Amino acid sequence: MRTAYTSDQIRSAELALMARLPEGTLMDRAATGLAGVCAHLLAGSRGRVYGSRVALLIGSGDNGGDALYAGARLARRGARVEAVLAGSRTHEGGLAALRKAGGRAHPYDAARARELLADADLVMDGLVGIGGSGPLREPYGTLAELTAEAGGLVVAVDVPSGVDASSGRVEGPAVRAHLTVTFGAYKAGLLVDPGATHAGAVELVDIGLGPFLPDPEVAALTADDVADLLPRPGEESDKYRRGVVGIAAGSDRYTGAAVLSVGGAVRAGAGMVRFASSAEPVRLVRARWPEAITTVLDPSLVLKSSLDEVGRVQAWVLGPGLGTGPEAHAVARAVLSTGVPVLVDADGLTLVAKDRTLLRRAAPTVLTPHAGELSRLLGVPREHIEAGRLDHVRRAAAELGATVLLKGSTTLVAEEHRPVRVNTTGTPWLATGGTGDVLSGIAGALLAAGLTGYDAASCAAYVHGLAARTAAGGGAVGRGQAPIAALDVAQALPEALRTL
Ligand SMILES: NC(=O)C1=CN([C@@H]2O[C@H](COP(=O)(O)OP(=O)(O)OC[C@H]3O[C@@H](n4cnc5c(N)ncnc54)[C@H](OP(=O)(O)O)[C@@H]3O)[C@@H](O)[C@H]2O)[C@@H](O)CC1
Ligand SMILES: [K+]
Repeated sequence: MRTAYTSDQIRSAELALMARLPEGTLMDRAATGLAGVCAHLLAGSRGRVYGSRVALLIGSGDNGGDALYAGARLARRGARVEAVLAGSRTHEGGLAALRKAGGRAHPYDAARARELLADADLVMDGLVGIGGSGPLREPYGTLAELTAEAGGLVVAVDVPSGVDASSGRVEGPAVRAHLTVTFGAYKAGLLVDPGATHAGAVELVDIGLGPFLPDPEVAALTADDVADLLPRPGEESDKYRRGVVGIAAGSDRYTGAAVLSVGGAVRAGAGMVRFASSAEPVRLVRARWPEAITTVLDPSLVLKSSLDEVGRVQAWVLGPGLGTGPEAHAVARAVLSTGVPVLVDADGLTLVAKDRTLLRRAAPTVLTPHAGELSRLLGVPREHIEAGRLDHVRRAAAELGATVLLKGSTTLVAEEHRPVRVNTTGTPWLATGGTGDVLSGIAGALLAAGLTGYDAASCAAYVHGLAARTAAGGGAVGRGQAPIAALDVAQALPEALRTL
């Protein structure tokens, strides 16, 4: 499990550790690690550190201090290091070290800074770290924007300046780094978008904080964690013990969502899928997934909240393509009044946004909105959700009394009193119609197998992202990967699951 923390959590751990060590030890550890990573990058891109050009962007705090000491180390190895001093003051020890090692420092000047950045093989962003708050003030904002024009690699020190270390919020100009070298522990804002995108790859330098860290604010499952959590059939298993998932999805108007959701459940290893809907989606699901047991719902029974005709299920998926009219509302009420876990997606979310009483239930509920759907659920503008995904997913879980999986470039799973789980798999190609329906089926199958809402949602997100990468092909988005369709993701599930 990769764990991540807020700035306050990191600060208190640092204080506890610092009290046991001679002054300057932690900064020395941080700067040594940072210089090592930068030297490695320069050796990779230029063949050697000697003679390379390094530009340092230096703010007034210890983040600038780290960059100055690291710059001094690179200067001692023959790099031409030049620092732009942008703060009202500068870390004295760091500046003296840089000068002593032969590096140079200049007060901020926009034209000169632009030239330095354009010429540098590597730019180190030491403007602000965990001490930053609010949008970057000038001249930091301009410098952050100039890094976009930098000719070489951009390395953020601890946190990309302009990214809120605790939440990943970005409220103005912010550095977009190729790599962030972070100290002691991951900051939550490095794993959550938009911060995660600005951070690029993240490399952790151990400075000995481990024993002093509290429970994390954010966590990311690794492949091993997911492999341990995923249900596997034993000798005794039969289809009922492996989990029967009911899927109430699709309508005569929207049929595809039903086929995709059932596909996700079948391929994710449900013991059995019971599909309940109107005639047309039932016909299509039967044609595509003969494994599913189907029921054409009798509207008069549904109105009485009866799903008896469907048979027993251990968990329900409600909503993809369901529609939002009175009949869909009756189906939602019937499903949500059962005593089993229910995953609510798509149209199901629109229905519960209009009628929150549907969520008053004792059994676990998992909601899987994207930012637009969460905006309707919370009555908060979508842009606010996008800018503060971590805060809003946490708030939704508390306010709605449910496990909430917020879809997006980094998918988050929140449940009250638990760290928010951030998903690390996926590919930008996943942003295509119908992939969410496949995810609902995967999560439903895992819920039916007995995983908690929190584990089912986070494992489903992981497996779904892995299958998408498998379907898109190896390599990076620009090279090696191809566009995918939602059904490809469902079809790639077995291959992805075999690797876990
Ligand atoms: N503690 C430790 O043990 C270790 C800490 N380490 C390192 O220290 C870093 C934290 O250092 P820190 O506390 O000095 O804060 P830091 O991030 O440099 O910036 C604070 C200053 O920035 C400014 N500022 C703030 N917001 C701003 C804005 N929006 N726009 C513009 N300016 C803004 C504000 O300055 P002012 O405006 O007052 O001039 C404020 O005083 C940490 O990230 C890690 O790199 C490592 O060495 C390992 C050991
Ligand atoms: K920084």
